[in-house]
Amino acid sequence: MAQPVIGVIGGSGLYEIEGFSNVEEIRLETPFGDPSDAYITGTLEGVKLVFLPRHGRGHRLLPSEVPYRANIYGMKKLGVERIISVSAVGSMKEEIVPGDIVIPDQFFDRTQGKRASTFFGEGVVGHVQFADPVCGDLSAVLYQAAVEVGATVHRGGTYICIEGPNFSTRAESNIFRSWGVDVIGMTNLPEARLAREAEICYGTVALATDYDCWHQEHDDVSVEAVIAIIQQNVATARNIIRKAVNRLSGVRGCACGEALKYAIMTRKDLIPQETIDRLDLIMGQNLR
Ligand SMILES: CSC[C@H]1O[C@H](OP(=O)(O)O)[C@H](O)[C@@H]1O
Ligand SMILES: Nc1ncnc2[nH]cnc12
Repeated sequence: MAQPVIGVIGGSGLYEIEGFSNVEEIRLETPFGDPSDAYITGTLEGVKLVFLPRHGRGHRLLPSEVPYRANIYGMKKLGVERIISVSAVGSMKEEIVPGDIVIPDQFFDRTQGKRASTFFGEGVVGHVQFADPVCGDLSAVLYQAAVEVGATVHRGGTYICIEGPNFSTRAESNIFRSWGVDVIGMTNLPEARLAREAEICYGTVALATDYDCWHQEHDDVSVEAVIAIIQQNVATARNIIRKAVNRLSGVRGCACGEALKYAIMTRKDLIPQETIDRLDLIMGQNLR
């Protein structure tokens, strides 16, 4: 059986992975447009890895402009079964200190509907389960890897995903806190949705960079502060990936690979051929 491939989507401050061997750059076209950048493939610790910088090299794409569908489609095309997202987030809780790592297990959607976040539509209706939006097995491995590299890491937590690109107002920040969320970011929710539809495991390594703008004893979030914390901690994120990949090379025992089994509602003979052709790679066997 072919060796499973691990995908890494690098967020703000993580535009490349070091220590890869057999490096290749692969530029893909997809039915959903061009991905954020070329995929970098290689091996790390003997495991096949595919890396993609979410905002493109040089950070050119807004959170709302990231071509999420193309990015996930490309990962699927390259054989990826598990995606590790690395992301900068604001902390919404006192005890999550900038520099800490959080492995979120829930998302809350505050985007404004500007992002294409499903592969369904155009003649095929499907509804995947999303009560647990990240892969529990993958997240457990990421948590353990973070512990082992000596990071201060929080297991579980709710990531509220805002549209951006502006950071939140103080009123928003305080209201989000009253809802009990743990961290705030602008990117992970569409990725998690699309990964589920593509039957790919998804887990996040969230690096807390700031206290957003709710904390009276800390400065309000700024890009300058976010970048400074990321630069201090990017090595930790890379070490977590290095530790985790070793344990992710086996066959999956989770249900992520069967997310579409009972998800599709549309009568098969009514699904347009064009739609089947576009989605063949993602869910072909579920459409015929
Ligand atoms: C540079 S601060 C705001 C920016 O950082 C996060 O991006 P990512 O999730 O790709 O690390 C956040 O979601 C915003 O896009
Ligand atoms: N405070 C914040 N709000 C949204 N996205 C972020 N990324 C890092 N810090 C953030």
